[in-house]
Amino acid sequence: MTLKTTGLSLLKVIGKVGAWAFETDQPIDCVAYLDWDLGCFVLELFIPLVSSQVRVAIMPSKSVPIPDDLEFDTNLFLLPGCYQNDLKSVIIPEGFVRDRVKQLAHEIHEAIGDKPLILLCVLKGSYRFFTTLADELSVARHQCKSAIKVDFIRTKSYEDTASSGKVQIIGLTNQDELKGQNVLIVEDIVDSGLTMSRLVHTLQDLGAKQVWTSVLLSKRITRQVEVPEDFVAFNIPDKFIVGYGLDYNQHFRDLNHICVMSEQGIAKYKSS
Ligand SMILES: O=P(O)(O)OC[C@H]1O[C@H](OP(=O)(O)OP(=O)(O)O)[C@H](O)[C@@H]1O
Ligand code: HPA
Repeated sequence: MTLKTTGLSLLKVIGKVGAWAFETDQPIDCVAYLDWDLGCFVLELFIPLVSSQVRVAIMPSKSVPIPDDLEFDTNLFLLPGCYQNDLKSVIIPEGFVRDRVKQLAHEIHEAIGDKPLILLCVLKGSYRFFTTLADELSVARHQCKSAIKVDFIRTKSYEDTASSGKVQIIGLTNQDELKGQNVLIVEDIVDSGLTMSRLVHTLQDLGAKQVWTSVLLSKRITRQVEVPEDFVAFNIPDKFIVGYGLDYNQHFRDLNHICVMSEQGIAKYKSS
């Protein structure tokens, strides 16, 4: 179990459940309880000086770790001819992704339950993760009385392999539809954390009732900004990866497996 912040980033979680702790330079009062709706323990912290409330939900974190040195030879896979020599290795084969996303859908359903839910797809990178997760979640929720709804938002911040540091929100289909709703953000990757942070704050500003985050890939690096990662499929090494929707300058999204590029691929598609 790990501690996750689900509220404002006014505190820094530095420990794990069993020996957990948190840091703040403010005097605080706190209360802990079991939230049956959320399906987890919640720690509420009251910070009088800034008159804010921070909620820390203790969620089961079952993400699958991909070891630093796990790389499969590309010759073991059927890869599109157009990418020949542009890829160095496969780090997560498509079958493994699908299997894990199926499990993740059950983990989400166990935690969130039957309540009305909007799945928010973060385009473009999440389009494949989103369709797989939405399908699996519909199966997991087959006895629910409330149907899943879907919505879409587009963000952009990367050129080549680096974030510009400025997250543009390019499109949100219907802002009013999210007001007062339970929203599950469906994001392909958390790297610096800047995009997820912008999304969570945008949804809070739009008046969403409850916001959870589901993430296909959580990169093992120090975040530029701490973000809630409630449901994570894989925890991956610090490598720039492509495939299963993820791109390098708009290339490789159609690749089925999650891969690392070769030097040739990086040079070939580098922005001028
Ligand atoms: O944690 P961060 O460092 O912010 O990185 C994560 C974001 O970067 C990518 O988006 P990108 O801006 O490349 O747009 P895309 O989804 O269209 O590929 C990815 O799809 C995430 O949304
Ligand atoms: O490793 C990555 N690959 C593709 N897109 C990304 N956006 C953030 N990190 C990555």
